[in-house]
Amino acid sequence: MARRTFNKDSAEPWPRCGGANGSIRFEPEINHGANAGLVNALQLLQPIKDKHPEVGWADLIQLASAAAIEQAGGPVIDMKYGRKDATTPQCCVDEGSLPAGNAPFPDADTPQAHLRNVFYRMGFGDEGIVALSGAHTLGRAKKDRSGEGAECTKFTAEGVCPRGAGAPGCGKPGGSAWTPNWLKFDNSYFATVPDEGCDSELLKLATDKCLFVDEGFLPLAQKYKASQEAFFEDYKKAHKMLAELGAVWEPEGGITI
Ligand code: HEM
Repeated sequence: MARRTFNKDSAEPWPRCGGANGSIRFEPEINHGANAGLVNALQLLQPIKDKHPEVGWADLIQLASAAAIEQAGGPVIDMKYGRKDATTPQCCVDEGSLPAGNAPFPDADTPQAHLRNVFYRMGFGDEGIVALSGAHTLGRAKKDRSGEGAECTKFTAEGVCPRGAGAPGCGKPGGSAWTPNWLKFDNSYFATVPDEGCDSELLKLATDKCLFVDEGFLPLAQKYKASQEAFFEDYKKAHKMLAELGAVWEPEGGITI
């Protein structure tokens, strides 16, 4: 039977249940299409892991995610640590249960049905789906990874988008961003996605656009567009939940720092 990412209704024991167990560091999972480019993130984390071998991979990956959001001006997420690490490639899930951004979707005719299939399975509702989608306020899509977007845009050219704390440059240039200021975590994604007049070099996947079409998603997307505070509140909850799916804690209950 195929091993899928976390399923709230599955009785599979850890680590077969999937979730935040660090198995992404192993092949074949790191080479899955939906993980294209994430090897670069692992390479950035490796020296930290080498320096602090007592910190597990699952914790380190989740810590990096929450720290990056905070550094980029986003909310402080109520994290806890002590996740047990998957230890072998046999713990990897099979390819195919992460979301696709554009048709054809493997399991549905519409992007909204696809999003619900993927995220309801993990235990999220519409609120979690729309809030988590807002993470696309950060970052870019790259042609050589997902195949989405353009080689380079005016927002992602060399030196255009300043890093946090005023440091110059955008790291490696290229790709298409969802928002003009794509190193800042704010609610601008919810303004650009529904704006038909926004710059044509900004990216909108079918799964982004459907948030402003589907009648269950629309009120939430409008709420987050109107209030960054409301977005941050719901984002914090959804991110924490995503970061803890399937985790086994050592010590039991985890460690708060
Ligand atoms: C809702 C379903 C989702 C779809 C269809 C989706 C799709 C994508 C795609 C196609 C890319 C471009 C990857 C590349 O070319 O490098 C991407 C990037 C990204 N995604 Fe998602 N994603 C989804 C959910 C999420 C969630 C839940 C988060 C975090 C909470 C997230 C955070 C990001 C970030 C930060 C990037 C930028 C990566 C970079 O700059 O290298 N996405 N996503």
